[in-house]
Amino acid sequence: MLRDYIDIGYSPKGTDLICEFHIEPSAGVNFEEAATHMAGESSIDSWTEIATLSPELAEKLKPHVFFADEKAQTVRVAYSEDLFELGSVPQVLSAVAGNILSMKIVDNLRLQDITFPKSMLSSFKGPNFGLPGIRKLVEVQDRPLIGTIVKPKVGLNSEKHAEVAYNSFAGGCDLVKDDENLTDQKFNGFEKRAELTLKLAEKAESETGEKKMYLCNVTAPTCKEMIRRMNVLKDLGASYAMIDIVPVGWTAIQTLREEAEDAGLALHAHRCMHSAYTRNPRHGISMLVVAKLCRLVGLDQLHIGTVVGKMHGEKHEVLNLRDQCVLNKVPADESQHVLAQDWGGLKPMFPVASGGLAPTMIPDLYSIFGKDVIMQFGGGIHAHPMGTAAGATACRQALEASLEGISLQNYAKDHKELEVALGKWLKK
Ligand SMILES: O=C(O)[C@H](O)COP(=O)(O)O
Ligand SMILES: [Mg+2]
Repeated sequence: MLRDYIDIGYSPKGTDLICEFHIEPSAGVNFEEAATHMAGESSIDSWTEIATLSPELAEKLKPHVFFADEKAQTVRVAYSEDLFELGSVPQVLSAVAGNILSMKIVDNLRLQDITFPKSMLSSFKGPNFGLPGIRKLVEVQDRPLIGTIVKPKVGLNSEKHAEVAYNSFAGGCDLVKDDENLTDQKFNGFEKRAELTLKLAEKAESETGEKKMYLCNVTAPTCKEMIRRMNVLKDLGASYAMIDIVPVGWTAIQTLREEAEDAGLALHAHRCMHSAYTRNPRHGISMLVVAKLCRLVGLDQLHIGTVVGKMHGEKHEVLNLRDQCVLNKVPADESQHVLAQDWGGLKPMFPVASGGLAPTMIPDLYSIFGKDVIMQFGGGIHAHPMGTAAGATACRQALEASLEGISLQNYAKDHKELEVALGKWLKK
């Protein structure tokens, strides 16, 4: 039998890393046994008594299952910080979200949240720009930012891509990003797209008097190539790079965080593929953990869901993610499986709401998120009956109305683009 890691009532040290798990033992396995195996396998032990684990070593490094609620199928484990390599997300995940997710002894196991101790927090840089730095970059302090995604997702050549971006900027978008699956395809190569689009972003800036940011996707087969692409952006005078964080992986993200600082680029994190492990509420890793790791490593803005759009994500879940992005001290919330986290001054990330949004949803988005959110509209801009620029203008008009507390219907009376958007998207 494994050593006994059940240690109810242990009060975690300030230097412990704490995890909360949802755990469902498989048939015939009792709750404490499953918790013990999970705690052992995520730290120092194996499936059976190992002679090479001395009592002294076990005493020094053993995990403590200090909370176990069988009815709630919830356990909390405190791990000595000595079990972890400082500054390494891959190593933390290999420990507390590695083998244990595959063990037969559980039917389901989900890493709900991690609280990082100050000593580990300080081994990560956190966001370089963060929410305040992005606001300074875009020179917008008092409202949500409006962004779009060039559509169709892929297929346009670089000239057409740049033209759609220009029309989005000219119509009122602050940010224009590539779609997650646009990288360096034959029909729209990375270099040419970046060069043409950044040139037209500059043109839109001079015409509108507003800062216009192009978020070019640097996702690539190797870190070396992603770094090269970031340096291409830097040389072209870009302010941002976009990364598909789940497909590229945590080592790549940590590498790019280093490079981005040298290149002076803000990092936009697209979370496509996260649902492969976050969507099942009974198994995998929560999006809360993913968001915390993104802030720890230092991405500047992160997609967190919309509540009202096409992607799944209940309001309380999305707001928990928002809090994790922006608060310095996150309070514990047992009912939501949220552990307390003091971020120790690590800069906040800019939350991004994107996916299935139309201009008509802006009043709801504003009431849900307030001003500290980037609202992104793909189809909601490029499907506007009067065209892309009008779609972007309709979004700015809907935002102006929301900020002034005027109904969209009233504001539309003397704002044509919004009036047409209401005709197309307001639920009858
Ligand atoms: O990358 C994204 O955020 C989505 O592609 C948004 O596109 P949509 O607004 O058309 O859903
Ligand atoms: Mg997309």
